[in-house]
Amino acid sequence: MSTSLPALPAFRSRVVPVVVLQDAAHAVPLAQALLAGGIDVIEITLRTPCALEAIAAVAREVPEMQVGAGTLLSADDVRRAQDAGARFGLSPGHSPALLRAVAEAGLPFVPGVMTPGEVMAAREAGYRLMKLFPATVAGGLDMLKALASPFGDVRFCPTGGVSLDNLGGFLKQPNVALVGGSWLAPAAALRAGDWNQITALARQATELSAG
Ligand SMILES: O=C(O)C(=O)C[C@H](O)[C@H](O)COP(=O)(O)O
Repeated sequence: MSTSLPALPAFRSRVVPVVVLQDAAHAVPLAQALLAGGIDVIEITLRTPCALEAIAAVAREVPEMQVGAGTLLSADDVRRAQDAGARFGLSPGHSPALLRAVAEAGLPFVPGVMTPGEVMAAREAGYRLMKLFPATVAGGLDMLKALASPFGDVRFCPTGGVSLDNLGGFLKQPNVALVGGSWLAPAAALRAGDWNQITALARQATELSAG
């Protein structure tokens, strides 16, 4: 198992909104608001009871949005996310059981890492794109630069502590493919149904990542 893992779906955005939804009815307007701001990928975390329903709604009703399931912690999570229609999965970490489940499911996947040993284990399983989590706690840009030397063929999606203030620096780092963050879908905006605010945040991130 090395380069035969299924590829992530194609998307344009280099910024992946990490969202925690309390109401499945928010999923479709949120996905549309992000798309209107130029973001065509979303990570819906399996941290709330409505997450699977939310993933299914986006997969069904907003096909141009590449919907991923986040916070996959167990084999069961992998199966349920895939059944709901997730096109890929992400996790804050990885374990042998999780990697086995993902391989069996044939689900494109981004494992989480925080140490060189974890990078090596994910690399041995064939992965070349990994979520660095929690990115700023792990050392941020300094950690990414340090990891670049021994792991020249690995690209990262730093997540955890990424914001508009440090986004540009992360995206300029050569071994950073994508960044993830929750700032694009604030809980208060979701509660209030303020989709315009979410489009504005998405547009701001899209512009920053282009420049
Ligand atoms: O749940 C997961 O799968 C995770 O990897 C954790 C999230 O990505 C971070 O909690 C987002 O961090 P902030 O952008 O700093 O809020």
